[in-house]
Amino acid sequence: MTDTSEFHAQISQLPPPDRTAFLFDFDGTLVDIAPTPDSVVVPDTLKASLRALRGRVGGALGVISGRAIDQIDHFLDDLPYAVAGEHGIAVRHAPGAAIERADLPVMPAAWLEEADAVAARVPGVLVERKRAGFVLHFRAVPAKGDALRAMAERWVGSAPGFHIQAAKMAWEIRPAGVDKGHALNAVMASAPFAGRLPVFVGDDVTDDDAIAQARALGGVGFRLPEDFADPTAFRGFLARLAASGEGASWGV
Ligand SMILES: O=P(O)(O)OC[C@H]1O[C@H](O[C@H]2O[C@H](CO)[C@@H](O)[C@H](O)[C@H]2O)[C@H](O)[C@@H](O)[C@@H]1O
Repeated sequence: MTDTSEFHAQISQLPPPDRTAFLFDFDGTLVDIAPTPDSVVVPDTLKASLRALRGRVGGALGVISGRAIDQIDHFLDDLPYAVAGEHGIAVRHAPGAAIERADLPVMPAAWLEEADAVAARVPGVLVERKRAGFVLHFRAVPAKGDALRAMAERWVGSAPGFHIQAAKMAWEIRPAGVDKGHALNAVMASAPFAGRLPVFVGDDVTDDDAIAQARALGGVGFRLPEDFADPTAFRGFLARLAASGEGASWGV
């Protein structure tokens, strides 16, 4: 939990509730990093905070994640109004709406086949599939990180239009051209986000594009661990914010 002066310094940077749109990264921001993608835990207290905050900002609360949208649905159900997945390649503007996908090059199938073969051979290497690409996870075998990176560099060096997204103990191979800054812009263009100021919070290199874009639009970008020590601290902030002030004020 942030102390009172830090909390007030943070909320004093926020636009008033009727002008705020919240957009949050998922892994490492809303939830703690876990040994595998499937094993993250979403505390009930976080769900309660997100529900309350979504009400305070007229529904304008979304998630911008590297994960596929169905993964965010699995963990958060319909709590976020809008969800952008795969680092902005897929965007769903409202619960139940169609998913818009960026028109990007299709990845050579041979790359995924080679990745699967490596994962079958090397215990601890995990391949996470997404529609436009895949992630090579090595959290369970950190010593394999360099070799996996070299393999991924060989792939992307052989075909233009793809790049390696550095992640936490993982390399993601995906089409280039869309990032979380594009995702933030896309979400902010529709109701109930349009006309509000984005407050984006993230923790990783992929989030820096959205932080920069939130600031470029006149909003706020916070980053972990610089602004919140870890997801526990950030969840504490959200819980306190949800309970703070009323109507047109956050309580400052
Ligand atoms: O943009 P995010 O919502 O932060 O998603 C980024 C990636 O997060 C996931 O991987 C990371 O978190 C896992 C669970 O804590 C962890 O096991 C893994 O080592 C991390 O790299 C997710 O699996 C990826 O698809 C996301 O791109």
